Amino acid sequence: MERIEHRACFGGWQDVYRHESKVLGCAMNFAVYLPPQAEKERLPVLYWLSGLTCTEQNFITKAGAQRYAAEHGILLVVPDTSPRGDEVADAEGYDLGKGAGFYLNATQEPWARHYRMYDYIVEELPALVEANFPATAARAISGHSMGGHGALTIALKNPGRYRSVSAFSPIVAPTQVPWGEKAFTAYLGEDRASWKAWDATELVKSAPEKLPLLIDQGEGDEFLASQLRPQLLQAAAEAAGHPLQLRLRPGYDHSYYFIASFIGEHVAHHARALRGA
Ligand SMILES: N[C@@H](CCC(=O)N[C@@H](CSC=O)C(=O)NCC(=O)O)C(=O)O
Repeated sequence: MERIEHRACFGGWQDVYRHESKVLGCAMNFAVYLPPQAEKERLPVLYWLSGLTCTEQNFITKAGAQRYAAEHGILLVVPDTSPRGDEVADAEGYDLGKGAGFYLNATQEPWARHYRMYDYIVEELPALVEANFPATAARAISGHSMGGHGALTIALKNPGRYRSVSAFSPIVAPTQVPWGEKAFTAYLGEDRASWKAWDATELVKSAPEKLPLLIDQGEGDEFLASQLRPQLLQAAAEAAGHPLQLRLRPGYDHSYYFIASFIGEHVAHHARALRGA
């Protein structure tokens, strides 16, 4: 593992590392924010999953989350959104291939070898973080859009592994919207039954742990009606008795201006679960 960026930020350090991922079979970047408290103690970790077209850079340069992580004493870990490199399969368009890993394990060619972002986020990255940084095993997870889908599905599929979960503008029902249908057809194949294991609206129907879901959604979001449709998850959660707080925010769009406006509330939400503070 090699540190490739190191910047002072709110009394701590915003770093970026590069490592060889065994799971993904390629070199990957990930960002770590170390708040000032990390000099003296091990801290809980909030994992952030970004959306389509993003790398580890979007969140750390646009969301302004470091200020709140420093306030609450939480590490931020921000992976890239897909495997990378010349050996890795790609496709035309921003919504499939590199930058669009969808946080699942692909079963179809030419994707299956490298597109294993689920195993990377759930197993390999936390093991690396907890072995090499002042991190405890107390974990929370959040994300935006495709990354919101990732955060919700990963938390729902792994009872006991995360203390809290939240999302901004998530794709809540990828099996029912164009972004998800395109990606799942490519990565998982034509059998729609196999898609359900990667869909939050399906998973919430039988989730063994009722971890509360916190979602912020802008009402001015250009993808709201076509790709996001949070009411599908809301209806399924209500039917299943699964706690969900869906906060509709008038005027906000799909951008990082929206995330920056409310990330402080999400970090505080996770801090309460992680630190009781
Ligand atoms: N029209 C855009 C579409 C890509 C886009 O909006 N990406 C979002 C996430 S969308 C769902 O996962 C994003 O976070 N972009 C990066 C940013 O810094 O805003 C395009 O063609 O790029």
